[in-house]
Amino acid sequence: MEEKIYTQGKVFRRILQYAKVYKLWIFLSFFLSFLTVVLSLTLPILMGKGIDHLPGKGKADFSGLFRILLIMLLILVLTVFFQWCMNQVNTYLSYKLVEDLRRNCIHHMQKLPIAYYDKEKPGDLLSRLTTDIEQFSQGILMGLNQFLQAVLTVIETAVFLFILEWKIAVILLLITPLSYFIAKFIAKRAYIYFQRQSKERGETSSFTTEVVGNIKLIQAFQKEEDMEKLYRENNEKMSRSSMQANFYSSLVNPLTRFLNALGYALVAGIGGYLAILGMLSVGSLSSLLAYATQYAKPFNDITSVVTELQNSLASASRVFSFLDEKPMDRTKETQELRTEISGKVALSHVDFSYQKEQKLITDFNLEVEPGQTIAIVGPTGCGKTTLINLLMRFYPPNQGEIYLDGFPYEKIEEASLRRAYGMVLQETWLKSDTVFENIRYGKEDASLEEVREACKRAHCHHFIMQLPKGYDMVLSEDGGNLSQGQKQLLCIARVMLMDPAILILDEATSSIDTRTEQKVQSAFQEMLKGRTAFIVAHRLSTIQNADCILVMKDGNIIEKGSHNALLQENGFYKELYESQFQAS
Ligand SMILES: Nc1ncnc2c1ncn2[C@@H]1O[C@H](COP(=O)(O)OP(=O)(O)OP(=O)(O)O)[C@@H](O)[C@H]1O
Repeated sequence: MEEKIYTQGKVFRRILQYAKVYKLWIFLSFFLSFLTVVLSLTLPILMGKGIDHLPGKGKADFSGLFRILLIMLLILVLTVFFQWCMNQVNTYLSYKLVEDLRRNCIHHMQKLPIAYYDKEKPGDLLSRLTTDIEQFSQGILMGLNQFLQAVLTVIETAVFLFILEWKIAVILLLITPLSYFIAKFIAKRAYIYFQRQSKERGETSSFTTEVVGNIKLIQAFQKEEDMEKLYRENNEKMSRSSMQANFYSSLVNPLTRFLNALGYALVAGIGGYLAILGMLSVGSLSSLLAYATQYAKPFNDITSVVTELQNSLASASRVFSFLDEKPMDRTKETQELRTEISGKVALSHVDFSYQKEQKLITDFNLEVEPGQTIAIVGPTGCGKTTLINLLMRFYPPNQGEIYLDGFPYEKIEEASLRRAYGMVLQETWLKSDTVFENIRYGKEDASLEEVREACKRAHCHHFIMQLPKGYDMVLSEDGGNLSQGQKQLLCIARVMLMDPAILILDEATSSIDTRTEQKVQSAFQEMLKGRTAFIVAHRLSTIQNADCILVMKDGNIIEKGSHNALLQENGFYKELYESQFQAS
């Protein structure tokens, strides 16, 4: 995917947009943070006052000192309590923000055209939707818990310092811009590397997903070493970016620490000199020194969380880049198909290609009457699956129109359209759930009885009953614990239960043994009655009863008619048929 590059400012503004709905919670977080800081900042003043109650031997005012200690204890307890409340609020806020972001991502996934997934690497997408969002979540929590409090501490300490001794406050404040500019300069550089690191993490994840998915292929072709070498290269690239990012960001902390130590030394030197001159009490000097530490500490905190924050902004930028992918155009007004669908399908002057420069289907015309069985045959790569993709509206045609019961596809609500079709493909779709739930995927309110009935008609009831938990057996992802033939039978049962107006069968019976195939074929014949069906088949023996056979070549229909009529035509179909006949 073309990675959009966002600046930190832009990412931050996007996060604020998400946060808008939680205004009250943010205000509460600010308020609690403010309160915690103010309370903890009164402690140095009280400490100074306490010291001034002990001016020298025999002059101590113990009752005054005790009162101050009690107040300090109370303030300490309150500070801890408010801090706990603030942490709770911040955790809630960060969870809510991430929850919203995840929901938006999943929703957006459904709106993207299938063409987007053709060019996108699944592992990279996975990394955006899991690791990047997680990284973002950690950043938000740190930002609210530490960053915000650190900034408020700096501001409030500066105010307290001014009230206490403005001349010293000015000295300390003069150092602040220096710390700020150094941190900003370095952070900007580090952000570029953090972005690179997130991108490379996505690539590594994508590579890992591919390896896991193709482990048998890798072993069969003894590509283990090549794969490990590639993985090492990917990994090294990612480590390099991480190290570069951390090299820059880790410079910030020592530099600001140095500047803050300088500030502290100046306050101690000048404050000590003023105390010797009698212009400052010892208590005030100790308060000032405590504030100088207090003032410097948040800078160290800020710079140590900056790494995490930048990493989090870089991750958020990848998530936003995904969310900015253009969704399918759904602005056209569509309507639900309320009446029963008869199954009349027509394609009129349809042009389609996956890539602009590579023409595939051109000026395709077809009219299918309700209940007709249309077989689609042709050499590999001629566009049979593409035609099915167009019928299912997985891709919109570049030109021309497809009609269902006389309504142009563009005007039909997507869910209505998809409900009209039932598909059984060579590639089976099963989710990690029970057999029962997998079968009633297309009809969620179906009872166990209905499911069993469909399975009996699809000839899979018998083998399901032999599974360890029967209909309650949980399938692993994509039915990994079943044979290919069994998986296909389950998919057939699912479509039988759904009872759609139009069937799409793509090499549906290719992985089933001959005996089962005969049974399934008869069940299909039963199901085909009164239903429109498109059958993509390589074995011409299975489609001889079709009402019409479309012979495709290079994206076009070159011959069309019944099996006998096509044989008589003596054309490409006959050639195909004879070559298969001879081969068998
Ligand atoms: N998602 C895609 N992106 C780009 N090109 C594609 C895509 N899917 C298929 N193609 C190309 O479109 C052409 C038609 O492919 P299609 O899958 O429709 O052929 P087919 O007739 O179903 O082949 P087979 O019998 O081998 O399944 C092929 O040249 C293929 O490379």
